[in-house]
Amino acid sequence: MTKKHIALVAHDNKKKELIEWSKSHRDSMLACEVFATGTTGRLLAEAIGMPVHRLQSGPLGGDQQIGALIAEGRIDALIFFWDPLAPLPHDPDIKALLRLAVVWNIPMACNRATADLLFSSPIFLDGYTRGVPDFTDYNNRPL
Ligand SMILES: O=C(CO)COP(=O)(O)O
Repeated sequence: MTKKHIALVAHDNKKKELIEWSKSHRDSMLACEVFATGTTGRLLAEAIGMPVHRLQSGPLGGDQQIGALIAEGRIDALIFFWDPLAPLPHDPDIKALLRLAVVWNIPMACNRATADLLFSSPIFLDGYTRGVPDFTDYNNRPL
């Protein structure tokens, strides 16, 4: 079975929580190909001792890079612990990433409870393969 490609992102106030979550799912994480924004990726790699594809830091374009990977059909799930209590300078990028995860119908967990559900779901672990929605009609709509 091909490895799941998962993207992980956490805002600063949520990094500790994401790292703790990752450690508690270390075995499942090791079975995945992991992508992450810059600082999240560094902390993850240190905490669980596994290779991480590190993109730019979020405010420098990392959210957009993950969004691009989603649009290319290269990400199976997004775990994004975003901070609901702090304004951030790159809010448009954050919204864009959340939006693309919905457009491309990939599982997205924005808190620990949902991330736990995702990683314990047989649908995700065994049966789910990332879908590439057919956007032919959209791309060819008459103008
Ligand atoms: O800001 C982020 C996502 O919006 C996360 O970026 P870092 O992982 O580099 O802190």
